[in-house]
Amino acid sequence: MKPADDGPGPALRTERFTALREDGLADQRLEGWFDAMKFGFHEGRADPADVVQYAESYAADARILTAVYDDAERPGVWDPAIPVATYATMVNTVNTGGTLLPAHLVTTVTVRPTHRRRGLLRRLITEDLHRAAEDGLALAALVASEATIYGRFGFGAAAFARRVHVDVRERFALRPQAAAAAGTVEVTDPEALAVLAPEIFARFHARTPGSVGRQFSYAQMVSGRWQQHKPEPDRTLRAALCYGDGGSADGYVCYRFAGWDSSPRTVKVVDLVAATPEAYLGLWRYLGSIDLVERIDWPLAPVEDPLPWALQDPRGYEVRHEEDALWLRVLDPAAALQARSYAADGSVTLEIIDPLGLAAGRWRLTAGGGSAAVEPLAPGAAVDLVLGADVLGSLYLGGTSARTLAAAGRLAGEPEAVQRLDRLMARPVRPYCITHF
Ligand SMILES: CC(=O)SCCNC(=O)CCNC(=O)[C@H](O)C(C)(C)COP(=O)(O)OP(=O)(O)OC[C@H]1O[C@@H](n2cnc3c(N)ncnc32)[C@H](O)[C@@H]1OP(=O)(O)O
Repeated sequence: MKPADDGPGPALRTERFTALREDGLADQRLEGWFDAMKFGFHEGRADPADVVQYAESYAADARILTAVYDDAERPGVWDPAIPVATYATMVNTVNTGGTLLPAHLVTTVTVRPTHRRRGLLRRLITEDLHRAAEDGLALAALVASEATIYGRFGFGAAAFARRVHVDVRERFALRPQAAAAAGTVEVTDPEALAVLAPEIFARFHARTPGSVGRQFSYAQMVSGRWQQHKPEPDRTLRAALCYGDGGSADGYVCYRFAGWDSSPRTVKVVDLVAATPEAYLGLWRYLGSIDLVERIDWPLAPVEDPLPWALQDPRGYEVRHEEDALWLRVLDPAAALQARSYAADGSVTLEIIDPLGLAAGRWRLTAGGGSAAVEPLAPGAAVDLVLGADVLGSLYLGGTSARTLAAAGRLAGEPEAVQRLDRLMARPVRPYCITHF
């Protein structure tokens, strides 16, 4: 791809490219792009030897990379081939609780400290979201480094997860009914997960509203082929598989010991994916049976976790904190709202305020028989509720209720209309996302 356009400063130049060129070789801009991205996230410098593997992984994801270069000439300045801003996107599916909807995933956004707060991110994301909408994508998604950045661009926190510490000393035991239901676990060579993890995840993804499809590197990391920040084998990783009655692999966990100096002695879960409730219980029974360990630390437990209800002593399950795991941005309200399911029949009219213009307008949502039709209304039409695009993102998966958002002053309308919207959008389970992208 050719340079897209000039940046806001006179010497800024923006380029979009893919990781692999048409001839199959890594794009020569990728190494600098990695260096900039790693600088932005406070990681060590990129090793040029790694770039080929990352290029193949990014190509498998069909990522589009954006780089902003500062061409101003100053003696001794860091290599001008290293961009001052990075940005990347790829398409993967979000389980909307109705379908697996292709969504525009935004990732690896960095702006160099010397160039921050000049509107670089604003320009990149505004142009990019318009392009994604023109490409016909109804939803954009990201995982946010800070909760204060993306609301202004129409993203709302849509799914949450908990960091939990589970005490696995003698007090850890499943209740008899849970123990009877739990699947059988066997230790595995993590390498087996290179093939099995994507299969198990696909089943989890299909049954879990809020889940986002995973990028190529996940299978590399959970199988120990790659370390988190380097495409080299990770020999500290351990793994176990859980089997269903018919012998199918229904869940896996990979984890590492935090070291003999950890106090209490801790195992950190790297990834835990269960395609069935029985596999979830089986994996936890296994984690609770690892000797010489006192605590399991897992940062991505579901908000509605069956585990404490399955434990003899639920006070051994400690919630350390709860945090947004997924942010959503509706690009096309009609397409997005028609792509989810509805709990009740009825109708509500909405005005969506969107400074970026993408979702702005007035809409009637009419739900019936589990699905909905969404039609645009005339600009001056009376509406029941007024909300921002970011609020729509938070409501979309049912992770937060309209009642809560109205109480926070984020949604305006009569209480009866707020209740009506909640009745339509209600979900039996909270959305859950264990994909970090
Ligand atoms: C999906 C992801 O990749 S999440 C990772 C995001 N990246 C990081 O956290 C890495 C470290 N931070 C950075 O690289 C940069 O500070 C960025 C990317 C967060 C922001 O880039 P900038 O170019 O400085 O943002 P820009 O100048 O376009 O600011 C746009 C608006 O966002 C606001 N803003 C930007 N960053 C922040 C922040 N961290 N907290 C609060 N507000 C912010 C600005 O004040 C501005 O507000 P306004 O236009 O409404 O007045």
